[in-house]
Amino acid sequence: MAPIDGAEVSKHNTKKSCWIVLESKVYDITSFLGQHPGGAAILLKQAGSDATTEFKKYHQLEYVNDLPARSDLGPVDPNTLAQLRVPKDTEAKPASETDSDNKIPHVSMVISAPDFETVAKAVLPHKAWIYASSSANTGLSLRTNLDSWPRIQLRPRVLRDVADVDTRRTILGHSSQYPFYLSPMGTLGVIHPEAEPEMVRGAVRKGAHMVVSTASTKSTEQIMQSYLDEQKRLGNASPSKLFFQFYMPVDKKKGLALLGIAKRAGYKGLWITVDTPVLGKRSADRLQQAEEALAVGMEDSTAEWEAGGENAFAPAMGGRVATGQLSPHTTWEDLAWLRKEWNGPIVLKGIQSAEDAKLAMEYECQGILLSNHGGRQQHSAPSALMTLLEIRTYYPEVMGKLEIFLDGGLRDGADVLKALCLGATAVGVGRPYLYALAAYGVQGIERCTDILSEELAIGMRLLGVTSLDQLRPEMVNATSLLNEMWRPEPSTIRSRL
Ligand code: HEM
Ligand SMILES: Cc1cc2nc3c(=O)[nH]c(=O)nc-3n(C[C@H](O)[C@H](O)[C@H](O)COP(=O)(O)O)c2cc1C
Repeated sequence: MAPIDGAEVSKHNTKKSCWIVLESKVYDITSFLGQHPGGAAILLKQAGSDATTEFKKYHQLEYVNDLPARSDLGPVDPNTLAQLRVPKDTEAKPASETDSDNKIPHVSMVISAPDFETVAKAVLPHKAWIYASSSANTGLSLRTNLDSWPRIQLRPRVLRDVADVDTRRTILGHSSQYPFYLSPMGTLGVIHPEAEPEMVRGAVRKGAHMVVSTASTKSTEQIMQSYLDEQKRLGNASPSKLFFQFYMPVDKKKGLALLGIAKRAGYKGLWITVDTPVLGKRSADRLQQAEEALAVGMEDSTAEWEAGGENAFAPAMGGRVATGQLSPHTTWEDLAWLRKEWNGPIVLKGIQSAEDAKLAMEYECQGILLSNHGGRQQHSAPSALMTLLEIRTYYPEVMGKLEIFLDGGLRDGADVLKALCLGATAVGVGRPYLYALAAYGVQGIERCTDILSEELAIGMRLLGVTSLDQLRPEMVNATSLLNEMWRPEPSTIRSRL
């Protein structure tokens, strides 16, 4: 094929004829505009230009194989690149309106985990900020998460020798320096150019475990490679381990293939996300996408938002319905074949009731993660602490039988103690790490870990314990949450009697 002139490519910049350049090749994506799960607007913005840099923030190059047949028009003439269209960068402006350079404090000035959020807002492009910070519907579930931790108080004991404290915890058989780990979060390529590997490097340096998302920007193998490289650099001295978070796709064959990749790559456990049969309503993302569509003269395809259809897409960048990414059909019975394919431990991520915790025990899972997905899925969902209290009250036999993890809204290392007093194994931390990555890259991940770990160690000393196995339920006052805990309606109790 003869090379195509950049000036020619630049002319195809409308929805009637839309060409883009990816890795020096020209693609006609006109017929794909309406099918793109990320929406037509983001593609139209790149029309007539070299979209490689933007594309790589979201996708691996193999994605071009999914384009309709004959989309590949041939190579672009390398001498004419200067004539390609240059898209208006509507995203350059950080989410906060201020000059970000003057706003970024030295990393040592970040004293508490929530400080990362302020810096991230100053540095992230508006769209990436929306993706990271958004939550479902009116934001109620997110607020419930944040509000739940302060509602439990610690009951310190004094005059105990607390000079030496040990914060280590074993998670699914693997010792970690801390009773907290890095939660799985998708599409980190829009948060930091090095994406997930940058986060992994920080986790390894600090000896923390991390759960890697199915919806990662980099491939499952690339992420494991970054882990192995960092371990090698440190003489394999870090106790850090990687686990794999799994979204069940509609196509079982695709699911099996992904499991095989994760297994061969050496991930230590499978965290199956079960709170996402359909995508939650991400209000802020929708607004942002509607604005983006209007900016390129479209009224956006609202039909794409219908929930509960055959296929839903994993909550990557704002999440739109896409073919087959996430199965609404999955049931407890699917655990049988998943278990056959995965011989390591299985954790169900997104348990929100005591009844489902008990079912997970009966289906012989190794762990459950009490979570409402950082408030991004169900509107008016319970906090993880509330679900933990329910389990303790109605099915106490689950405690000690399964490893129990919590996540959502944890912003202070000392709060981890509350969950552990009530029988949790460990707590997941999401957005604080994501914001730390956005603001400072690997240094941020290290700093965030140090902050949480120091708060945890101080909290232990002030509580009067020197190791995590000394934590007991009577060391917390959970009365406020217990008063609001779900109770069966009286008629149900009578009918049982
Ligand atoms: C040209 C071939 C492309 C193909 C085949 C493609 C395919 C896809 C697919 C399958 C998804 C669903 C999520 C996933 O699997 O990651 C997606 C989402 C997305 N794509 Fe593309 N894409 C292409 C180009 C681009 C380009 C050039 C950009 C940016 C300039 C882009 C930005 C996005 C974004 C932001 C999402 C997230 C959508 C959301 O969750 O709302 N894509 N794309
Ligand atoms: C930007 C973002 C992306 C996420 N992506 C995923 C994902 O791909 N898979 C998943 O199981 N959970 C995902 N989650 C949920 C987190 O794993 C975790 O449950 C939640 O962030 C914990 O709440 P926190 O952010 O308040 O700590 C995501 C959360 C955020 C904020």
